[in-house]
Amino acid sequence: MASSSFSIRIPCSSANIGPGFDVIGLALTLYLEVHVTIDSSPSSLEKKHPLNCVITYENLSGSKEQISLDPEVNLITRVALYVLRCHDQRAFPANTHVHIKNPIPLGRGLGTSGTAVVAGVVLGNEIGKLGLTKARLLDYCLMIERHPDNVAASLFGGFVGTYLSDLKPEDMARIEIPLSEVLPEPAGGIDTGKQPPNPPVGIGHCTKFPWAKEIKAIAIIPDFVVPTANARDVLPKQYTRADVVFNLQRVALLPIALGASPPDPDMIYLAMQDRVHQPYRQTLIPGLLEILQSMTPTTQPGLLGICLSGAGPTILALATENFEEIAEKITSRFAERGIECQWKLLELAQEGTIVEHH
Ligand SMILES: Nc1ncnc2c1ncn2[C@@H]1O[C@H](COP(=O)(O)OP(=O)(O)OP(=O)(O)O)[C@@H](O)[C@H]1O
Ligand SMILES: N[C@@H](CCO)C(=O)O
Repeated sequence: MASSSFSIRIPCSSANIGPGFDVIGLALTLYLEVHVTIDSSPSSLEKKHPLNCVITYENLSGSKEQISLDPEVNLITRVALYVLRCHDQRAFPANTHVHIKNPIPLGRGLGTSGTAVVAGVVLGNEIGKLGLTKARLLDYCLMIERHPDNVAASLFGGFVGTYLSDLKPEDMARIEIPLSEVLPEPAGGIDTGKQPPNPPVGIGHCTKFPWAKEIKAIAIIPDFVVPTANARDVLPKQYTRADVVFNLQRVALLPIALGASPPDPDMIYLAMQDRVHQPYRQTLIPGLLEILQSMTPTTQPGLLGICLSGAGPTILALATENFEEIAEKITSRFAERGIECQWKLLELAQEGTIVEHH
């Protein structure tokens, strides 16, 4: 066989949806694509890179951020190598070409790191012919991105609720090892031949909720990056009982509210309120709370609810109509603060990650 090729398509995600911090995720119809070619014809067998891999990148996101094309640094290929090395495979097959097409703006709260982690785990599974189940792929993803809401939505698709298992102490120790040991950086640099730690089985789980067909998602994407790590650093370590109960009351309503057809705007608006992460993240996102409070289903027909998407700065408005009007009102609030935005009308991506062999 001279060459083989396959592609992986991964939907982006919006995590939290108000009160569901680190729990709820939505897969949305904007897709990272990874096209892989392995050319094993004799003429192309000379080694070009110690890891046998060349990366090319098409930035289709409308924003300027770039990713590393070095397979020892790029998140997708580092993750794939982690999975391969857990299975005694040290490099990619000779002449592997990974072409990444990315229309999702990086670091904006649309789960790009989650899509890259899922892409890497699935890439490792395909290249190594490992035959891992989706549940096992999730374990590998969770060794790298420790909050399950983005990766589970991107892997399984749909509107999901996720949780981490209450693991035995020895398994907790295995998932709490520093990320640098799971993903040595650079990936090839400290290849001592040592086996990286395998994930415990069943670290995390995901359940799909029904989704009312009328509901669409408007993503208003400001032109600045909020790295997720920074947005997690501003959160408190402890919460008052009142704030925890406030979120529990709303998160219990959220799956029912977003699954009921026709949707009840007042119930959805209430079910999307949060006191656990949004109030603290306004220090990173100018005007966040004012924007979130700037419209309700009563003042804006068609609106169902509004929240920060993931760790931000993207705002997610769920709506049934008047999409452009809603997007423009939110965009103009950011414009008053000198911040430009692009916006996209997206739908729920029911199917998760798909692999196609050519
Ligand atoms: N396609 C990709 N290939 C390689 N690396 C990527 C890719 N997509 C994202 N990354 C890495 O992930 C980083 C962004 O991750 P971060 O968690 O900060 O934001 P996000 O995932 O877009 O937002 P959120 O987690 O709030 O939804 C990028 O800066 C880049 O390092
Ligand atoms: N639940 C995570 C999602 C990050 O996309 C957070 O809000 O930090």
